[in-house]
Amino acid sequence: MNLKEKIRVIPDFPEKGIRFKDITTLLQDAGSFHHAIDELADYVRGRQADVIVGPEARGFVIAAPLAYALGKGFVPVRKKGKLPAETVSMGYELEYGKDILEMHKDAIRPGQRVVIADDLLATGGTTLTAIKLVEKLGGIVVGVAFLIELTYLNGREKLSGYDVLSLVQY
Ligand SMILES: O=P(O)(O)OC[C@H]1O[C@H](OP(=O)(O)OP(=O)(O)O)[C@H](O)[C@@H]1O
Ligand SMILES: Nc1ncnc2[nH]cnc12
Repeated sequence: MNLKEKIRVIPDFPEKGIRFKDITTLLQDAGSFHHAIDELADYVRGRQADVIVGPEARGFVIAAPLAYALGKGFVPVRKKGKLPAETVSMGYELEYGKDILEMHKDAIRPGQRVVIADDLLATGGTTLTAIKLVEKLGGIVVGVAFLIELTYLNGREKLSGYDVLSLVQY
């Protein structure tokens, strides 16, 4: 199945010069969505993860069904001010703009094996921040899984030392 042909590329969104990879066209196609989650699930099984962590918002669309398919728990990473209980937080930069990410302090138990899943790897800023938050809580990041990787932004270099999988590359 060709997942790439289901992803729509929108030029100059959200700002000039960015070629935005729109996954809504893939998600609305039941077979492609199912196939993508199944492929990612095969990878995560091999990493023997206890829990799947996903960053807001598009990461939820990948990480939550992945966790469900594997019978594992799902833990959200959210932008500042959205999580109600006590959090750990960290600032980061991405392809366009910057923000602060947070996780609940009690979301990960020390020693738990964690896979971080997201729709897209660009600069790697989001994922590296999520990794640092998980590690702050004592989790062990055993893998990171993406639907899409923008290889021209070298995010994989930022994640050196971690096991990285992507299903579609640009
Ligand atoms: O590798 P990076 O340079 O960090 O970029 C990748 C991140 O950017 C996008 O999320 P975004 O922050 O745009 O938020 P959204 O999912 O809420 O649209 C995407 O879903 C990744 O999480
Ligand atoms: N080019 C891009 N397309 C879609 N999501 C992104 N997040 C960061 N860069 C992106």
